Amino acid sequence: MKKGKILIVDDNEDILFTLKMLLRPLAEQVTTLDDPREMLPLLSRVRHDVILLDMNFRRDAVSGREGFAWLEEILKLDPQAVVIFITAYSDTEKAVQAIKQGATDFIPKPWQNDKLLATVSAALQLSFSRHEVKVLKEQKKTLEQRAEALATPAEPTHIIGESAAMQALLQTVRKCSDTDANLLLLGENGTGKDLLARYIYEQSPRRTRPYIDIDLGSIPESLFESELFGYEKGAFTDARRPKPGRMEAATGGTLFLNEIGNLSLPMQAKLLSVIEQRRASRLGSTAAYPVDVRLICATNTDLYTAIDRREFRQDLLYRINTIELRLPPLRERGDDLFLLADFFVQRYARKYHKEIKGIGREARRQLQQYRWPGNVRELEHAVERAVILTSGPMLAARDFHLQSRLTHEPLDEKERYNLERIERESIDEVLRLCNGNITLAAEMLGITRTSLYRRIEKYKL
Ligand SMILES: Nc1ncnc2c1ncn2[C@@H]1O[C@H](COP(=O)(O)OP(=O)(O)OP(=O)(O)O)[C@@H](O)[C@H]1O
Repeated sequence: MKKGKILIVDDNEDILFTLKMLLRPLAEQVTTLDDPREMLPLLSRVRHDVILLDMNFRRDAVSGREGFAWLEEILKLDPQAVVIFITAYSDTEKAVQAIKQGATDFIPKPWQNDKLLATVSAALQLSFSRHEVKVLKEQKKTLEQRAEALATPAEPTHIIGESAAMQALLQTVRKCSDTDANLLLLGENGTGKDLLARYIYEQSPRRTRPYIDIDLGSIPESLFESELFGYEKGAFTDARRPKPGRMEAATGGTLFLNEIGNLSLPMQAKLLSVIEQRRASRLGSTAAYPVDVRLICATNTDLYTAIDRREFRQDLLYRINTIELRLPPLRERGDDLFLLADFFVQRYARKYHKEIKGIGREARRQLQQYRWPGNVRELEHAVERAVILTSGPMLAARDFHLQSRLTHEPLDEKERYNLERIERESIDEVLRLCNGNITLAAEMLGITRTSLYRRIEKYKL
């Protein structure tokens, strides 16, 4: 049976000692206090599953008033608290009043051991299920927030990729789609690791359970632990209320840890032990919750080099990389570049209410020439910008502003001194500087407007 944390508050040391011994079999931890004033500071730091509270503290006090006042304070702190009253002056009236005020049960002194154990055991069960409901509610809230953040009802993830490299990758994905194997996605920035993780989740048997992601590259290292594992109230100064971590929120589902290479060594050790023991605990709590998640991790760093440099644990790598999937950079995907570009043109033409037929020939040539260090994300942004800037039905080369980026790339000798290239780039640059004003541009280039028009036509600018 699951054990819990029990707190006993009574001014009689003998009672504290006897109860502590008696309740040991039910408890993960029994704490005793003979002064009720110490109770609230303790409870605000550590959650207890059941609190046994004396009703009268001052000698000869029989009204129970003190006990009721403390009960009120406890419930103010945690409305879900499970409190059992202990009193030597048992009478039905007080029992009823105590329950009405929010106590869970009532133990008369002297007690019968078996009855006391049964009462505390039932109280523990109640506490566990209240806590579980609370966690589920928080989990639901996290999921609702995610759904809201996504704004539109989630459409199935679509991965564009007809190239041999992408088809090989998707074939491996299909092979492991029925499994729970931990996956490691490798690839440069913007190659679609995030998208692939979601796609794999949608194909997996866990698709009806939560999908929770966490980008370890965008949250400060000091917050990793609390984000991942959650915390109890009072675990640190700002922890005013308990919060489940993403690991807990992902129970039964899939957890996507992006930029796993950013995890500090102490956090790597913690993650490793959670994966091995399949249990985790919130900060400020010793109670562990079971971990049932499918892990998908991603990184754009070379973890093997990080292992050599002792920056990444090899044992953790072997736990997370049951299957490694490598996303090829965009420059190795051949004509996928155009499939993706056309897809983004449609998406952004719709978004910005523009009638755009497609991408012009020279623009296509430049898109193909460029190396796309930022991969699909860079292409998407370039297309979005072009859709916004263009004034015609076809996206032209100058709408993409690729010339200046292309010139920053090393060119071979032949290309570097090619007059046509230099002319095309100069015209493109000047047109941009003059915001497309032909008269001004012609003046700057030292040619007539007619010659400029001819060259614009020639270079499909
Ligand atoms: N094959 C693809 N088909 C359609 N869209 C794609 C594809 N690959 C990437 N994208 C789009 O490109 C953008 C960048 O992809 P994503 O965020 O998944 O890359 P990433 O590898 O996770 O990047 P980072 O390394 O920066 O985390 C997203 O908008 C994504 O939808």
